[in-house]
Amino acid sequence: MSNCNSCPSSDGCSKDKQQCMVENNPMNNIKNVIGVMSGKGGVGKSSISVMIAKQLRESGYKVGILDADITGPSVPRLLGLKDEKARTSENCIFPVVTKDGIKVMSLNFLIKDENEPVIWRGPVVSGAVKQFWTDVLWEELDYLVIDMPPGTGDVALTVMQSIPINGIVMVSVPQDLVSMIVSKAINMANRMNIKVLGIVENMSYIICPDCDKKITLFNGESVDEFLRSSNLKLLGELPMVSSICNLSNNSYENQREDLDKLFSPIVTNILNELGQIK
Ligand SMILES: Nc1ncnc2c1ncn2[C@@H]1O[C@H](COP(=O)(O)OP(=O)(O)OP(=O)(O)O)[C@@H](O)[C@H]1O
Repeated sequence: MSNCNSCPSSDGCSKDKQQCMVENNPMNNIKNVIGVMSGKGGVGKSSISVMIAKQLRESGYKVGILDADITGPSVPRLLGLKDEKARTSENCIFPVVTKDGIKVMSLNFLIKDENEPVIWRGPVVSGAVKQFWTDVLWEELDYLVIDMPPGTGDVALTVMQSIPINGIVMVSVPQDLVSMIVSKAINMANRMNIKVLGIVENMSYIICPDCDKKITLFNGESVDEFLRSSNLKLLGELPMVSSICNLSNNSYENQREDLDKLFSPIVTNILNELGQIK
């Protein structure tokens, strides 16, 4: 159970030691945990988790991705690992490693057929997420990126209670920013004493292929107002583009330059908010 010495959030943590439900694995040394969360599904959380991990890896960090979206895991496909299986031993589960050295754990690596639905009740799903933290041999990582389940349900709560997250990146589409969907997720993180590093506004605009004009589809004023009133930073805005849409077709290498341009400022902002760029 809780061991402050090996907890990446121990610096500045205000949790009561006795009530802290974080479990740690002494075999792992994970320095920073970044949760990627959204108020609802389908807004680009997994794509953005994968791109944050890729950018961090390109900067030379040791990186892992924990796919906590147990019932709808899309990380393996996005990383071109859909046919991979994880090895296990008596004491631990070995993550699958990408060609560029990112350690990945997803339920799809442990089931026979990725097309079979995971028909599990909440506590079993939550148990699987906890195991991905305690039983997977991550060893030493600078950053573990967690692709959280969408919304504010049972499993999101388990992730927040049992994994020492340093900060959360909130992903949203512009319309949701002015509804209560994102506020609910932000309030949940606040109640759990986890810092929201900021918001990535995905599918924020499109670029005209003829004149390169940026076309926003949603009235931006209300988004600005939301950010002001919730005192949150905009980590970046992402357009609706084919380079992100085609990530799962193994097209990362061909579109690397475009993707780097979009995601590198976002990752710099995340590191800034984590206090890791002075
Ligand atoms: N900026 C973008 N431009 C174009 N397509 C995008 C963009 N962001 C995400 N998509 C596409 O939208 C779909 C949903 O993205 P993704 O799986 O990353 O979302 P998610 O929030 O993780 O969904 P879920 O909650 O179902 O896991 C995918 O087909 C993805 O390729």
